[in-house]
Amino acid sequence: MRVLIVDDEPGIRKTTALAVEAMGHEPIGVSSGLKALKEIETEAFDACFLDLKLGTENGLVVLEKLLKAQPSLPVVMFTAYANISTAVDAMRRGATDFIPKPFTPEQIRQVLEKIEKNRRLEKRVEQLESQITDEAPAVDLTSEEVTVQRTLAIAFKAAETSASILILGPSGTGKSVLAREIHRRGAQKDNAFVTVNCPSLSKELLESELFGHVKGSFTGAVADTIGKVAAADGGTLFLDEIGEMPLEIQPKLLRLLQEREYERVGESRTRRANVRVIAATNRNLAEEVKAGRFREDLFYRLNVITLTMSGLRDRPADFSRLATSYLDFFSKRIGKKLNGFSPEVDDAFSRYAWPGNLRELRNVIERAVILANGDRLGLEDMPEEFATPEDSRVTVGGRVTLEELETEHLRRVLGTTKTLDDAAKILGIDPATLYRKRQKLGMI
Ligand SMILES: Nc1ncnc2c1ncn2[C@@H]1O[C@H](COP(=O)(O)OP(=O)(O)OP(=O)(O)O)[C@@H](O)[C@H]1O
Repeated sequence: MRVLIVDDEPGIRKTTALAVEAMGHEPIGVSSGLKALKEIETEAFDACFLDLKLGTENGLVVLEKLLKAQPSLPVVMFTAYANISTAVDAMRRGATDFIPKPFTPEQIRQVLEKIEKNRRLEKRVEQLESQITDEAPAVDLTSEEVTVQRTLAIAFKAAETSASILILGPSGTGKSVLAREIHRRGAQKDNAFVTVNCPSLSKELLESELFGHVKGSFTGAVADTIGKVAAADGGTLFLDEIGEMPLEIQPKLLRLLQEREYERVGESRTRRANVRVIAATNRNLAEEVKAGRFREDLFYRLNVITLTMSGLRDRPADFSRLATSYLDFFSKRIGKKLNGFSPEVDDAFSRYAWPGNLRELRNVIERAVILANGDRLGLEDMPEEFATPEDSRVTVGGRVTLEELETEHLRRVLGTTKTLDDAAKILGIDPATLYRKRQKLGMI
């Protein structure tokens, strides 16, 4: 690591440089803030030791300038004992650590080791993140559908605030994807995004997963844990499937939202955390409230901004773009040259209900790309539910009821039009009638 040492006392520069060198790093010592800035402008450093009092210069001002030049630079402040409160102030302004003077080479070694360890972890996270982006299709947060456009616009606007957000919608419609994007666009984006999957744990374990516990508070609690609320402090806590959160835990979550306070399981000390909460569910929460399974006060607290994700069938105008983008992604990853879908697949896709929404579309296409032998995806590459035998198809003049015929016609028209308005025009009815028909025929 290249380590910058900024101190006006030659003795301190020398001892620090020796300790840095002994660890196999490269020290560069300078006596003033101005010289430090010159150095950093020419080449980046991996760590910096900076004296809080540099002759007439104020170390805090130098700190600010150094961090402006290289925001990721870990800066350790040297400080006299009497100046500890200023050192704390320095940490608030972005310093990584401080060492009180006089110090030993061992202290320099420990602090550098910590910085090195962090660097390794950051690199690893970067590496994993780039692997994840390589392995998942690109997230597409655009839409040709007015309803979806409206939802996304509200989501992006709300992202800039710290308001709680509730995301509703059927499974696989992209609620978690949207929650992550809201975090990414918010002021807390540099802090953690922490997911808690409410139904995956028992009541006791969920409480400890959220708020942490102290050793011995229940069987199996072998060590203290801080909990996900603390892990998300300053960032976003994403509560997936909140509709399944046990009633007993709900008041504790409400208190966290209202007072920002909570206690670890088995401890009476009150702790504070500042988290932005995004919750998602595929249940009808208002119904859950009516049924007494969800607290009304918590519902209203979470319900400040509600976003409803549309099912894939309600996004006919986006279907082809999404399908093609999945096809491109998986054919590249699997290494096959495939161009498009056969007309039979287009037809089967437009008739299918897609209960698993975007997740199902993605999985169906991934599987088909793996199985494909030809130069495009055919019905033979699709799961059974897409292979409708010829004679059971709903065709004009076939042995089908008027209702079946009407449903089929609506499906096909919706599958080939960009918006519901376009579909209504072709069908010769107004959009409200189209909506009611779809509802009556169980299409939404
Ligand atoms: N905007 C998008 N662009 C591309 N793919 C998407 C998008 N949204 C969702 N997907 C795909 O759908 C999958 C499911 O999304 P996600 O997990 O966010 O859905 P969900 O609504 O949270 O589901 P569940 O209710 O089952 O938890 C994702 O892994 C991704 O492959």
